[in-house]
Amino acid sequence: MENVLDVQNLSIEFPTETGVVRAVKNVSFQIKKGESLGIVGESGSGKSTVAFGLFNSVPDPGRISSGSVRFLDGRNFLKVNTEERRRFYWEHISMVFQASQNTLNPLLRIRRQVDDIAEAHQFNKKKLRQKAQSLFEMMYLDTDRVMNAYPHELSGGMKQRVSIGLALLLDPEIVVLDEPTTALDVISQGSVLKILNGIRKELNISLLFITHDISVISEVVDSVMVMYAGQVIERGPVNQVMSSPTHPYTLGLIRSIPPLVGDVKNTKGISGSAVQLDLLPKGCPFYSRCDMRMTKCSEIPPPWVTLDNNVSVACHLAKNEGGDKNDRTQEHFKTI
Ligand SMILES: Nc1ncnc2c1ncn2[C@@H]1O[C@H](COP(=O)(O)OP(=O)(O)OP(=O)(O)O)[C@@H](O)[C@H]1O
Repeated sequence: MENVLDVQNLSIEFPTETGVVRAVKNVSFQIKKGESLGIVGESGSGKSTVAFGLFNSVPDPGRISSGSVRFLDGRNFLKVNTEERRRFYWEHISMVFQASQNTLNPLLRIRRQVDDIAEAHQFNKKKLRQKAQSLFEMMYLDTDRVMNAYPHELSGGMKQRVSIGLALLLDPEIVVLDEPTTALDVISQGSVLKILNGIRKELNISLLFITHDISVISEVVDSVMVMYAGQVIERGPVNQVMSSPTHPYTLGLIRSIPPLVGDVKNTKGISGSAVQLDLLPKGCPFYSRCDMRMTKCSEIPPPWVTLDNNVSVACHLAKNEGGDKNDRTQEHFKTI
């Protein structure tokens, strides 16, 4: 199956007063038609910066220092001109933001916002309104009410569903969702996840789902990429990564999921806080917080190792794995 998106060695940096911060380092991934990939990591791990990189819209003073972002036709999106990029956006790739409800224009009824998209991309307004209505129906929205509403007349969950509907309006091959459920209550979160699964099946669309919350990821993605300090440290099929994480950081993220019942003391978390990007050790970026670290981890960058279960991991421990680590994960799962 062909790749809808092919990102190679994407690196993004921010010049600061104290030096250059490398927020994203050599990130590569591919997404196939209908496939859904998750990017997970703590705040500051570089997830949103990757998303900005895909759109070649890294906020100032950031810059893409290397890499390529290719879509279906093989063109490097980082090299196309602004007009081409504007057209590409919505028609081939679109984005839903964490607080995308706030990206709706507060002064315009939803139907006018649909018309604006039609106008900007030279689509037939009537047809696009009909399309919006059918998408809003898929989102379990009262379409007449929503089309005639101003954003402030809708709840946060409804606005998020409208934003997802708008992102799908021009049939893009891929939708990037940056923390699409983070600002929502648990019920709305659940319904957005259910909707995302529905549209994946019905529209066979590819999704890139970015979140800090590893507990929601398995519901929507086929495979997952774990980021720490701007680097990918583990990737693989989501079920494998969730049931037997190999990198101690991934294990820590999973063990941070609070239990549904029982004592929250079972939630172990990860010690320390996200590392300063300009103070990374020569070796593994997670060295200072890792409770399984070895001497060589601070000095030697861990090699990528691909395991039997199709998981790849950048960790010196990957060769030394045994039952012990996985047993501890299973133990944690029994408590949540
Ligand atoms: N405008 C900026 N100036 C300097 N550094 C920046 C800027 N924006 C981002 N960074 C750096 O990039 C790193 C990654 O930020 P990014 O927002 O991509 O992380 P994230 O994983 O998406 O976190 P969050 O979920 O909190 O947005 C930050 O830790 C910071 O060091």
